[in-house]
Amino acid sequence: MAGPLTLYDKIIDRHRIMSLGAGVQGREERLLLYVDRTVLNEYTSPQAFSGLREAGRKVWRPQAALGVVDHVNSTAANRTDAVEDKGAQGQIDYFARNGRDFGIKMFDVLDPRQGIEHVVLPELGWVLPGMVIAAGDSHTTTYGAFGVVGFGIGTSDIEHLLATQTLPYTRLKRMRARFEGPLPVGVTAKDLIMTLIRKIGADGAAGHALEFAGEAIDALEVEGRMTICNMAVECGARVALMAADEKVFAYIAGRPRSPSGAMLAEAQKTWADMRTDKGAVFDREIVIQAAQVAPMVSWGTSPDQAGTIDDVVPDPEAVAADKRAGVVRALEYMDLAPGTPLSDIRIDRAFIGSCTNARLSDLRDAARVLRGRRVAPGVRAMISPGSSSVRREAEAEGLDRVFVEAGFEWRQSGCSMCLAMNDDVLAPGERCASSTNRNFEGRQGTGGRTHLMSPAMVAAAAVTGRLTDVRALKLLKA
Ligand SMILES: CC(C)[C@H](C(=O)O)[C@@H](O)C(=O)O
Ligand code: SF4
Repeated sequence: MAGPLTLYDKIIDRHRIMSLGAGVQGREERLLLYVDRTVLNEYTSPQAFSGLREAGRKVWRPQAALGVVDHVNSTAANRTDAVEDKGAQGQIDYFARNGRDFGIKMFDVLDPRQGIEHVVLPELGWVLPGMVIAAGDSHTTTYGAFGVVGFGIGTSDIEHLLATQTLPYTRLKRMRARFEGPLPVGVTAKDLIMTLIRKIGADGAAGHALEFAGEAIDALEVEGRMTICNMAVECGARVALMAADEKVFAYIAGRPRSPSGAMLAEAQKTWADMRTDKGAVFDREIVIQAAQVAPMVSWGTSPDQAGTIDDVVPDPEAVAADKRAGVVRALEYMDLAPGTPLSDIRIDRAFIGSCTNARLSDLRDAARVLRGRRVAPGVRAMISPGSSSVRREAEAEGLDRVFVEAGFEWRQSGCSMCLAMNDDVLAPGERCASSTNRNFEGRQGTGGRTHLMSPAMVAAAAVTGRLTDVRALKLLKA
């Protein structure tokens, strides 16, 4: 394609094998796409493998796939004693068998590299700028932080991908969100993305590849950028992207699976072009002033039903007519009265975990708030590091002691209470401050009530027993 290009189009063009149908402006809408890598989990891959077995097919490029157990496993503190329920054990066993039969490396729960797939891949150095990574999980968008087109696919597409290393693909529209100006003190990547989601709505980026840019994004470390790309799927984006810069190159260097030596130098030359050209045109642009972003919490059952911590629960009568019924229903489920200050909402549980916010920097943020404090009476707090390696690194710097002394349960790694698919669940009616990305009805357990926020905000809520502005704890610089 001629003329200035968006990062998205550059990557898609480089992975285009052939057209599957012409579209507008000389661009094909449908094409056959080469996929560089995939990650498999025990929950969404079984039918794909069964399909391959039935058709007598092999995996075309087994070395381009990695598998990791994350969704259904227990996070019991002592891993070797963990007893999985029968269903979960069956999924874990079938997963291991598929790895053996099809020649794909799978990390089981006892593997030191185990963790949530979207935490594990980057820390292995397996996510490299300019790649296309498709996988059976919607939060595959996380890899956008590396200048990677990452997207979630369904079971039949996983099967197609494993058999051919390609996917039939529909080119997306392009959207850019710019966060202008520096990030205010006490505001995190989670607050930036929650602000955008509230502004454009849970389907605001539907059909688009969403690129993030601006001073506040450039200033973030790679882990914070992953938080944003991870959660971009909650405003409907199919792909999230950021330019690959020096921070990304430094993050990748020296990791177990990343290129090194001359190969790394050669790769970096290509990676330097993994950014949108000046003058490239987006179908839609949104600008947010970072100075106006404050710590966010969700009050409803959709990620866009959220406000800043100094807001109040909205009055359904005061919201747009097309949103009213949704707000009424959400407030009923969440058992919240209009006009209640969000900072008056009391919690029963606090959870730090998930592929959104359980990396080392997230744990450090939370520990900074918890150091020398105790979880409020009546609150049960737990933390599940994003990967076994994050858990070890945190232990090496004594963060586990900070959490345990504050009254948190220090769990093993997995999706844990991000979704109710293992033994970490809310009881009906329990209210949880959570560092996760989804607050749908029943997401953390039937009848459970989720309030999304950053890990530091979860820590603040845990010690006061109610949703709390972390900036008021005056501990941010400690
Ligand atoms: C289980 C899986 C299909 C799902 C996803 O695709 O995102 C899960 O990881 C989630 O976060 O809801
Ligand atoms: S941690 Fe949560 S969001 Fe991430 S893959 Fe697991 S269930 Fe999905």
